[in-house]
Amino acid sequence: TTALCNLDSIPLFTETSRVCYPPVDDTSDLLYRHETDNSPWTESPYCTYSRSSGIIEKFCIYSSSIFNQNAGISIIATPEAAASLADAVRNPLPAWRNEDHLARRGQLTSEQEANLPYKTVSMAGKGKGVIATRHIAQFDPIMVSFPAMVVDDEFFTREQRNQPVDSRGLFQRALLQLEDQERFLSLATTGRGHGVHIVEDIIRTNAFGLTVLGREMKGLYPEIARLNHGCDPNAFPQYKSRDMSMTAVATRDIQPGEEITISYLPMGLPTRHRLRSLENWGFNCSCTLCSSAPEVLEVSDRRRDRLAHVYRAIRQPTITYEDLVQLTGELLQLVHSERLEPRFSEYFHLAAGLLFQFRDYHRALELTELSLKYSETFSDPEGAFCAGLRKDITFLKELLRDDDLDK
Ligand SMILES: C[S@@+](CC[C@H](N)C(=O)[O-])C[C@H]1O[C@@H](n2cnc3c(N)ncnc32)[C@H](O)[C@@H]1O
Repeated sequence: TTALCNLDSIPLFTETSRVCYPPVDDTSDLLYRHETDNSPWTESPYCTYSRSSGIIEKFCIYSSSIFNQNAGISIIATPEAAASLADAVRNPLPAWRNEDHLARRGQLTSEQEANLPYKTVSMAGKGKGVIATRHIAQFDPIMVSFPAMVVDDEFFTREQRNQPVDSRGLFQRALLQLEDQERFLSLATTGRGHGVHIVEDIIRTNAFGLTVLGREMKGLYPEIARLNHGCDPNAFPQYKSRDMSMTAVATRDIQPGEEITISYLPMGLPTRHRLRSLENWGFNCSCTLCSSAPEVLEVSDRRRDRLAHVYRAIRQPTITYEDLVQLTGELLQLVHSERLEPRFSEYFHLAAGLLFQFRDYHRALELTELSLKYSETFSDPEGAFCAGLRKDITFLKELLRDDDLDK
């Protein structure tokens, strides 16, 4: 019994190799399960109910102790969301560079260890951090990490929650069911006061937001979590739904000894917004950009404000073709000067769609191809967005060919 795939991403050529799992919970009849055990979970799901916006929903803890070379994983999610992650839990792709936690356990040869392009070190005023040990080229993957925990946002402390669920109990159980607890517990905390469970503190300080079956979740990737924040970062985290991996990809060339950083905030915010948003992590921003000379900051802020303006302007329904071409050129330049391709390349596709409406298929194709280049490097290459871009490219190429034949 293979269930219909119910995944966020659109599997392309790889579709046939995917097995999809039906949702299981604490009451599932074994007969209806995919297999006669809880596979890929190594513990029986432990379930609870939560009332959110008047709807009562079931959430369970799903754990696999063998995931990621026995580092383990615990997931707190609805049975449907967990089922959509099950294939990734069963078959993570070869962790060709996921060697950091193995190094810590003495499972790497010294040659393998010497081959890592980075090392984790103590850094003044920042706790730990990661520095490059050799030259890393732009667009190269730096490190790959698999999650130790994935938790539905429903379980985090919120003000004004009428009926709090027993998040603490669930967090505790999720932790205890984790094979390598030290990998999790050694991470940075922010100390959020009484009542906040250590698991919640660690997740809030270190995790990434993920969307699984339309639900907002947090994914904790212990190796990537050692990367400190930079406002002009040299790396970007790329999530792949196929195996739930997070890869830090170099956004530019990185020199040996340079710290590897990612942005904790959406890239492209001007200084005033950055400083406010960073308060959540409880540190003063001392990154290269924030500590630049006022003139440098001003130029960067002006470009970022202008980028927001251009983005709004190209979406005005009354825009003329000439203005659209001019503003699209400016958009590309601004994104490039501020090195914001990882986040803003999807806007290239937006501009492409508008140019398409003016029947400028050549420019539309150019921009869609550019958008795909960056999206494949920095977002999920098997995700719905990249799949849509590829379809658009094929379509535009056919249109242009037909146009040529007509001439
Ligand atoms: C995801 S962790 C990064 C790794 C962390 N430094 C560690 O020792 O594990 C986030 C925490 O690191 C520290 N941090 C990250 N970026 C920083 C920065 N640019 N300056 C100072 N502290 C920073 C803050 O304490 C923050 O709460």
